[in-house]
Amino acid sequence: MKEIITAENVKLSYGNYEALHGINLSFHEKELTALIGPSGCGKSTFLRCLNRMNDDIENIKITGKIMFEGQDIYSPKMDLVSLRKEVGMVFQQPTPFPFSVYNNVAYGLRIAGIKDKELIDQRVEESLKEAAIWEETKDNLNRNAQSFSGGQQQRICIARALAVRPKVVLLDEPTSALDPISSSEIEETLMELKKQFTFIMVTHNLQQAGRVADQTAFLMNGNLIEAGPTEKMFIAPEKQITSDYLNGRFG
Ligand SMILES: Nc1ncnc2c1ncn2[C@@H]1O[C@H](COP(=O)(O)OP(=O)(O)OP(=O)(O)O)[C@@H](O)[C@H]1O
Repeated sequence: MKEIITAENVKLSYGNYEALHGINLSFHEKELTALIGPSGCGKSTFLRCLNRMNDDIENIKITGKIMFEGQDIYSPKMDLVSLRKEVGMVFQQPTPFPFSVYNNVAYGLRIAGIKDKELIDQRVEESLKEAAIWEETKDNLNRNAQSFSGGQQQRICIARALAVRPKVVLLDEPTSALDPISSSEIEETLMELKKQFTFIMVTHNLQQAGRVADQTAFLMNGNLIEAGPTEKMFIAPEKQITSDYLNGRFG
């Protein structure tokens, strides 16, 4: 399986506090990787390094290398707009903009300079279909996206992320604010979408990681403890501490 993103010895400090102590981890194309671990272990910090979402935080220091398709994303030559087009992101709280469903999904396309109305129409429809929210929105494309239910809003956000045809989508606990039915709908959608896109997802929900992730990476106290095929890790983890975490011996 081809590696699409590789992190090499990634360390990150917030001021004097080192939150990541040297992470080495690769992500494979068209797989879903789950990042798991106790609260505060650095999952979101690490996820946000992968498309430089941490850049604007004051007093942050990042060392090591993150290669995306062979390019060092922290190189001064890297164009952030194009990086974030290729490596998109969906957050924990559904965050549609306060305008119509159509304009939400078209947003990134317009930023990318696409003006062709027909192409935008087509991409909006395709993306809403891929995110399994077309049926519920097709007659309401002008309705304010924020007036939909939480689960629907999250799927609109997924459609918005997919519209620019990213290669990788980062998901930061995308279902933790949703009810169980909406969560399982999003899981099903991700299972379908990973045939086309690469996903990296932070989740607190170990069952969810077990259901949807091809690869799972377990972090603790800013270190990567182990990573590998999900099934193997859940059945026969290499380290005792991973087994203790997966068995709920600590949280
Ligand atoms: N902007 C920030 N400034 C200073 N410290 C931060 C900042 N963001 C996170 N941290 C600290 O870095 C560590 C890792 O936080 P992070 O949010 O990455 O963990 P996490 O594993 O995603 O946690 P959770 O599962 O609770 O969301 C924590 O100790 C946190 O307090």
